[in-house]
Amino acid sequence: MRPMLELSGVERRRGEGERAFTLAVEGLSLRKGECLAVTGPSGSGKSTLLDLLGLVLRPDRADAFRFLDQDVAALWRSGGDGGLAALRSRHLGYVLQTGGLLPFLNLRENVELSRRLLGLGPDALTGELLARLGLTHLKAEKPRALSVGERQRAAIARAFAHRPALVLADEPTAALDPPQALEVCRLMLELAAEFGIALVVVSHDWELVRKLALPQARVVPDAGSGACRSRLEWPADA
Ligand SMILES: Nc1ncnc2c1ncn2[C@@H]1O[C@H](COP(=O)(O)OP(=O)(O)OP(=O)(O)O)[C@@H](O)[C@H]1O
Repeated sequence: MRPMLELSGVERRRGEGERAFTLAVEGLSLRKGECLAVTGPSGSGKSTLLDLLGLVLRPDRADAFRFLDQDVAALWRSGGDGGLAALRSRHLGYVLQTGGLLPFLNLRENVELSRRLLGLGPDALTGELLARLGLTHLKAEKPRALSVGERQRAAIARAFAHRPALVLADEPTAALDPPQALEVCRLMLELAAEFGIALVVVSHDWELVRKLALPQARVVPDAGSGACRSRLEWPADA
């Protein structure tokens, strides 16, 4: 099976002058339903990597960047933001650190939001996600009436509800205690496997990644270049 996401020779610089920072991704590929944890020290470039994968940050260089048979590098070069926006909204889902639910929508409306924005009709998956994530009894509640863990589970349901090809999760369990973090991550992995959705999870929490036995890549400062350049590394023991 051909990878649905494939990057090689991708670089992106952030900032100027002495503070300039560059992330280099020599190679990264993900197949349908595959999961990857990305770890690395603070400031090493993990969010920069997610922004590149989320098609919101234009690479400065990309020998190849393909997502779902679309040539993302060419779309960026041609300024084809329409194509990129369509890929983003239809085929990507996001789980943010703090849930990011809209306070004026109830939980079910929040979960259905991406589907509604895409003009997609109701899908039995919404109810199933709510049930699997233990949220059915809370579906009429506004986010302020939910615990942090419940909000985070709702954010996961929202990211999966429109059946994207790839979910990007940036420290999705940072606000949770360790047992909750483990449970929420396990649920996310189960859903990804069941629905064939690929998942990239950025986490500071090496212990969590180890417990979940997730394939792992690390963003590490490049030894030869001080702290101003990082690269994505594939540890042999991961
Ligand atoms: N918009 C920006 N403009 C300039 N420099 C930036 C910008 N965003 C990030 N950087 C710099 O890029 C580097 C990588 O930042 P990034 O946020 O990707 O790291 P991170 O690994 O996600 O960090 P953390 O774990 O602390 O969230 C840092 O040196 C940061 O200061």
